[in-house]
Amino acid sequence: MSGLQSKTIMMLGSGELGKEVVLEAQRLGVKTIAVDRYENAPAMQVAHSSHVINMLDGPALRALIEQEKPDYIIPEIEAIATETLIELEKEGFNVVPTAKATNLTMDREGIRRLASETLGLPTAKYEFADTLEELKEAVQKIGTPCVVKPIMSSSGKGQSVCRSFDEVELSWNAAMEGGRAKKTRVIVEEFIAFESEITLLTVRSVSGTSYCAPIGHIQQDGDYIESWQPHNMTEAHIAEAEDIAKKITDSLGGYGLFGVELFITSDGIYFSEVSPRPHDTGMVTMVTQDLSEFAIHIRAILGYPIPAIRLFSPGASRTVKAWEEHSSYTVSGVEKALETPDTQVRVFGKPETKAGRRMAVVLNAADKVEKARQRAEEAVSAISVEYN
Ligand SMILES: Nc1ncnc2c1ncn2[C@@H]1O[C@H](COP(=O)(O)OP(=O)(O)OP(=O)(O)O)[C@@H](O)[C@H]1O
Ligand SMILES: NCC(=O)N[C@@H]1O[C@H](COP(=O)([O-])[O-])[C@@H](O)[C@H]1O
Ligand SMILES: [Mg+2]
Repeated sequence: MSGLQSKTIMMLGSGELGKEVVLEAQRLGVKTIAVDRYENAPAMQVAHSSHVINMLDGPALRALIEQEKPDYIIPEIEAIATETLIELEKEGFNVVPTAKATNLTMDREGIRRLASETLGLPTAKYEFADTLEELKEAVQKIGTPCVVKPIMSSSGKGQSVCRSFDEVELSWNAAMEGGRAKKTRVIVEEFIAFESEITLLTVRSVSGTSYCAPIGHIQQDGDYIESWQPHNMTEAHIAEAEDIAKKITDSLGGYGLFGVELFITSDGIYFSEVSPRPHDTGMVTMVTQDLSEFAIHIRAILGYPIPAIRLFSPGASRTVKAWEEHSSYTVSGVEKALETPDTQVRVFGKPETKAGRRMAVVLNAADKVEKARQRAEEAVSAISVEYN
């Protein structure tokens, strides 16, 4: 392709986050290949080429990577045959940020044991269980309320709060139905009654480690519905958060942007989890920063300098979700939403709706976070998903 550099990236996962990574890569002249488990995924609609494969199928993943020989393999979701990525990295392929990072964060056990047992970071108490009987024992140990999650899932799928011993079976069933890969193992976590929760976007690049201003967010059923930046924090809490983020990202290694999820409580900051890739709550950076989290990720991966990250304006994001399963739908009300000043909308273009699936995001920038949150709420209320 003319005008392009010789570099090629392959996105493993092509959702809304990957779509923005692809666009940022193309701005720097990089050739892009989008891969996912279904056709017409958001990033496929903007990439130079695309493939549909089961990314949990190691041999299929290897065959595709050997065929395309990308310079950078960029996992965008967790559910990938990461053992195959480890082998491919040994053979000389570049996995972003590292194959180890994608392997450890693929299931909650790997990253939780690394954070708590190896690095000594503060986390909620936890246990693992493979059967309903084991789950009952684990809930006895942790106490209620507690949070039960499939070890492999994201965006809150299969997650539930178990409020009493009577609810253990309900939580088990929810985890079995919601897990992404066909594994039955679950994690049980002590319920942390946090004051607030944040994502600290942390960048490892040729320029060293740097941090974006903290992003506050609200989750419903384990999935984010609202985020804002900057989140109001004391200097001491920011230092504590950056210290945790430095330790976990140094341990995972490589170049790229990470989303470090932290709970802020009256007795300090707890590590929750980390995405070795852009974070959904970080979509707000598309209106708040000079470089969005997606632009930063690509720059870091390519080995380009990131001498500074500027927060241009406070801002907020609100998600638009579907509540029914349909193959034909429209996101309506965009025109009305844009009447709210300083609003932007991103419609992802997912080919089908599902209950709880995120279809679009509304962004607002304002001189104060509170105003941005209020205006994002006003704008998002104009938007709805309509089924045709
Ligand atoms: N131990 C806990 N105590 C209290 N709340 C929790 C706990 N674990 C998770 N949550 C709540 O559920 C949300 C989702 O949990 P978590 O981040 O572990 O799930 P996830 O499915 O990996 O989400 P994502 O992929 O969107 O980051 C958290 O952001 C938090 O609001
Ligand atoms: N919390 C992780 C996250 O937000 N990931 C984003 O959601 C997509 C999957 O969406 P889908 O389930 O609607 O296909 C992923 O591809 C990624 O962009
Ligand atoms: Mg999370």
